Amino acid sequence: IAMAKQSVTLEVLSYHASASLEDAQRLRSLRVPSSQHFQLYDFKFDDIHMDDDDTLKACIRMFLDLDFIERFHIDYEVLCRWLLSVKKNYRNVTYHNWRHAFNVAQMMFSIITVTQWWKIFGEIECLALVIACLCHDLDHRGTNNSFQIKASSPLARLYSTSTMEHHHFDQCIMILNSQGNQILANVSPDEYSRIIKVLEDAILSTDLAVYFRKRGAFFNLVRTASYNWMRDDHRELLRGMTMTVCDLAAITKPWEVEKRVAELVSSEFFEQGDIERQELKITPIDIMNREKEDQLPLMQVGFIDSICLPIYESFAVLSDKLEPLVEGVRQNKQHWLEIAGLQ
Ligand SMILES: CCCOc1ccc(S(=O)(=O)N2CCN(C)CC2)cc1-c1nc(CC)cc(=O)[nH]1
Ligand SMILES: [Zn+2]
Repeated sequence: IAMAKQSVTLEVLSYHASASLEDAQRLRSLRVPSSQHFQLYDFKFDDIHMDDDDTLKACIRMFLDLDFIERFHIDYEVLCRWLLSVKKNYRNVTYHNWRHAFNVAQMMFSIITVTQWWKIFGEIECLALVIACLCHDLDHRGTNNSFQIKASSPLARLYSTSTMEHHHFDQCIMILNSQGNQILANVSPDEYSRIIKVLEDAILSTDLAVYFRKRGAFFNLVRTASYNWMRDDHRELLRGMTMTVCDLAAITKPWEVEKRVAELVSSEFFEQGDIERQELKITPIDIMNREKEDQLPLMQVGFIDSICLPIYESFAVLSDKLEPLVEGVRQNKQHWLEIAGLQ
């Protein structure tokens, strides 16, 4: 088994691309506009009009405004190279690409700033959360965990649970350890191990199976107002739920954004369904079955009711600054109901 693991590990994990020095020096020379210019504090943020350079400059702006560069003595050119390497290790898939990761990071930035939860998490945990958002879907192939098992992909042989999320974390660590990309080179060993532990937990929390398993405890804490953010276990729960809130945040956006993103999500699902039908010779589940495309609006309503509303309502109870998020989910539910002909 160990040998098999070893060979699979090398075969699967050895691939990663580091950005070139020239690219990093070019990015380093660019001027970085303000958060105001990028509207990075806005829950309605939309990246559609940004080019790739803009997204990278916006990431640098987030690191600057959260004071990460000073506090963790991050070498500026190394930060540029690390961002380029992270972006380079997202594949050109329909939904789970760099733009998704970038949007998740912007939502994290706006939530921790607008709610002032950066005071609850502290700098170490905030840095880990922002890195986690940018890296949480690294090297995604546009197929989900159950596909890895069905296709007995090398990744499924490595990780039997949260298969993709373990791979995303591995890729994140590999880039952080790569020559010229070591943005954590100047933190103390204690801070480094703390950042990595929070980082792993945050990335693994983006598996919806983990969200389902842990959300009951979280809802109880919020409902009974018995949370104590000085407790590590309560804060860990809040970090994991915040990752889910950021990962699914397209559902909170203005209808034009949600409609566009849902189109990308369903296209990627249907692409997986096509592979399952053609190569695995199995009938895909409804959400991945092109032949059931007409059920999509109703599926979105189910997604909103069972997965989204509970967590965004709970977050609006925690901080009234987050009410615009649950408001956005309610409005999008109306739109999906109208399209389904039920409103
Ligand atoms: C838009 C195309 C249809 O999209 C969906 C269809 C059904 C469900 S579901 O809640 O029933 N459920 C989720 C858990 N799976 C294991 C089983 C299926 C969710 C989505 C959906 N997911 C995301 C997150 C990637 C984003 C998004 O916008 N919509
Ligand atoms: Zn994601």
